[in-house]
Amino acid sequence: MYIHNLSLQNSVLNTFISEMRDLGIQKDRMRFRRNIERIGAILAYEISKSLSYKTSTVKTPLAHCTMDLMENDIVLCSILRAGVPLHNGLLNYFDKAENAFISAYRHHKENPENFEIIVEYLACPDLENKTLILADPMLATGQSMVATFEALKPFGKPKDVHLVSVIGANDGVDYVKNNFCKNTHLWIATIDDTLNSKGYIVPGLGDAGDLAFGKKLQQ
Ligand SMILES: O=P(O)(O)OC[C@H]1O[C@H](OP(=O)(O)OP(=O)(O)O)[C@H](O)[C@@H]1O
Ligand SMILES: O=c1cc[nH]c(=O)[nH]1
Ligand SMILES: [Mg+2]
Repeated sequence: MYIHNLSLQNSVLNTFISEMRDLGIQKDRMRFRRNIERIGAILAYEISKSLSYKTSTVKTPLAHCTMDLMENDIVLCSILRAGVPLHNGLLNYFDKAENAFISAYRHHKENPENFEIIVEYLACPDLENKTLILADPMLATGQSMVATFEALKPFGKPKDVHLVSVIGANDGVDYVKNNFCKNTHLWIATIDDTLNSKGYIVPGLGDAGDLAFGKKLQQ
């Protein structure tokens, strides 16, 4: 797997991540969502440098101009709920992408340490020979990404796969590395060291879905 950890280079991206982590600032849900969107746009720009391009001619009012333009074969798939603002940020740059949505949530069994990933809702176009971008802001254990990819298999074999996340944990990065093809790309804003016993990223930022949209009742 090709891992692109963008926080290794100093940029304004780190300001957005620090605001998302900050206990005071993250109470502002609109700013939290907006920061995920802004990071989505930055990651889209970075991904765009690795995609395929074809030469095309544009007619200006004065002459013709030949430019290399990105091929439009992208399917953008996001994991609900927290994936929604990340999806919007990516879609700001990949504006012609087809779109897929999937629900994957942690169902806690008898205790908070014990959960399974439930996939319920899935809407997806044909993936055969397309560029699949799979987005979720949190890559904790990596189980949601892997369960999602498994659920997408009946929709066709993409020609390449790009995973997109905001904060990952080393364990989750290792898990996706072991469960996706070697030529998969992971584009991630930053990677933290550990997970706690409940599967939360430490230092992380807390529950991204709740911070973006409000607390939900446990099922
Ligand atoms: O890497 P994993 O261990 O699978 O954890 C990451 C998942 O956890 C969060 O979703 P959550 O279940 O909290 O759902 P939500 O977005 O509805 O809050 C997050 O948005 C990821 O989907
Ligand atoms: O730290 C984590 C782990 C999973 N999901 C989150 O929203 N946060
Ligand atoms: Mg959540």
